[in-house]
Amino acid sequence: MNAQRSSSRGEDSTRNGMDEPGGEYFLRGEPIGAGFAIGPAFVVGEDLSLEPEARISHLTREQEHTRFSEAVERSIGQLKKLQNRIARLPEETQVEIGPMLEVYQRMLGPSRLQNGVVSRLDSGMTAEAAVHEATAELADLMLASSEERQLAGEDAAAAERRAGEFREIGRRVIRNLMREAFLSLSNMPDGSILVAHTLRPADAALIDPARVAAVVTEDGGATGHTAIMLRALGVPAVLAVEGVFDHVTDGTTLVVDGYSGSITVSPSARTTRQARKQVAAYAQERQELGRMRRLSSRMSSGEKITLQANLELPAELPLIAQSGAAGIGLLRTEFLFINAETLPDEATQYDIYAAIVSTMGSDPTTIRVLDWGGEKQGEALIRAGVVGRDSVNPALGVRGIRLLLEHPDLLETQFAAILRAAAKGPVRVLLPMVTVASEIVAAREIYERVARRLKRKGIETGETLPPLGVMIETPAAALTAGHLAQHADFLAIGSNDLTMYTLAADRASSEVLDLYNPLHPAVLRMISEVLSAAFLERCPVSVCGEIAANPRLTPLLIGLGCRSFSMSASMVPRVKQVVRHTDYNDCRLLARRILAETDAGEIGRLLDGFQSV
Ligand SMILES: C=C(OP(=O)(O)O)C(=O)O
Repeated sequence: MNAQRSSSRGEDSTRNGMDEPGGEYFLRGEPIGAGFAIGPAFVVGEDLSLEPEARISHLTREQEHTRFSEAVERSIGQLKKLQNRIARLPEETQVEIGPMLEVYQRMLGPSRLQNGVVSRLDSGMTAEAAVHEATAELADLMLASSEERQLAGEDAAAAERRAGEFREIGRRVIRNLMREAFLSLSNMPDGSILVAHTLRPADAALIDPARVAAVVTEDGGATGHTAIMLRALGVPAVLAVEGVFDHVTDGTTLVVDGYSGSITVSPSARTTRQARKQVAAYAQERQELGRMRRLSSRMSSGEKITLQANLELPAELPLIAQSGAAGIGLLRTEFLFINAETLPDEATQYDIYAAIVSTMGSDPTTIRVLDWGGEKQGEALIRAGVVGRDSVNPALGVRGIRLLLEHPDLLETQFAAILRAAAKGPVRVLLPMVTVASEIVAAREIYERVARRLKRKGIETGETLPPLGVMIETPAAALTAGHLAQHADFLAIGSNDLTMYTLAADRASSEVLDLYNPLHPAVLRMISEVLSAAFLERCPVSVCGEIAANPRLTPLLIGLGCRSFSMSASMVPRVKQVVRHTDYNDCRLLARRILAETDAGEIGRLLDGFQSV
């Protein structure tokens, strides 16, 4: 049923090389995590260089300004056309690509990018050079600030993506300035595998998945926008394939495995037969995912599982609405503070929360109050004197609820904004980094005081006080979850931090990446404790860390007692698919076996061996 395989780049020792004399040839690259395909290669030549030839313009400044404005207009027109095209594609594709196209259009409006270009044009530069420099500068800034803040994992990937967005929009405008055509696939035979040095996101968005069987590129990476687009389109792809042009010419038959990153060049008859079966399984899987949104998230044995979405940026909102998620299980409010010059006031926060809550309609929005500290750093709080610049060990210092209780004015402002937004629809409030019940008691006191104040002033809030819950993300909280549940209205397991604190392995450090493993028996026992304690206390509980988004772990978490998950919106259909094909008793048995294991490797093997019905 599930076409996904566990092998990934690096696990396979047969890197690019010949299998048997005269036989097929293997290449490897970065898999985008989806799809199988077989077909003839369609090789496109060298990528056009978009480096501007001239820096100093021989035109007047006004003429360069006009050229730039026209290129921007053309770019916006193209992006709008793409949006219309995408509106005809399956919903899960729109969900991935739509917000990205909106981001590009916003960048072309009044923005730092536009200011950067305009000031360069004023200094006498050509429009091409001005766009090239301004976008490169913003992309570099993005990466430098990610490095400076020592971002890792998803945060670093987000910074890289954002840098890629700047470069991509720059290339589009430059292409329009130079009047260079975008990649043309009009003479590509249906069912071919596109082999290119590079594929820009703009080109990727033009790919018709009904015609292009797969994509192989020499450049690129699995977290870039091109990869996101191809994944959303359901086009199997392997990127960053070294030496692809040494072995592949037009018409060479290729088997592309977008899960493992392997490419078989000139496959044998046996490999071809196997590949055809995998291609058929993948096509069936895609069809099912497309239908998922409208289907219920009930297990094959009848149990209802709640699947909600995490939200980090308001721009993701359309994605949530289209993913079939039953509300927002975790709204991280750090985005309001991270790049802000000053602390956001109540009105600013209210506007954003109210807009989100209204969009979610009758589905609940779970708003987590500011979880500052650890790897989440930024200038606004430093400038406001809330946090210092240096802390010896920030992950163990004054962060999360500790910081908010030290600065109750911050908490009061945020509570007031949230309570007012609760007039627009169902809301829940989450406290981060709780380790002792007294923190919940203190926060609740402030919460109720703010609610009373708003009421006294006749300010509209929800009819009832929204539930106040706590994140379970430290071993202290996990092991005393039953006690915390007596003070909280619900619990949310933050497995990202819980893994970090349980294993004493920084989630933001690549040096201890091997140790940071949520499948470590200690982490799983913590999670199991929390789920059991919540059950005994009849306290609602969900899992909202990254493990909730991993379909491989869904049966285990259900078996441990989890009935509510919150994850990146794009993963909701895939997790739902697993839920629908899984039997509750099988999950219980799996969880029991796994809890008896002491080795994370063996736990991984048990998960891989789990059979959906
Ligand atoms: C959801 C979590 O919180 P954060 O925002 O720190 O990832 C977690 O720790 O699992």
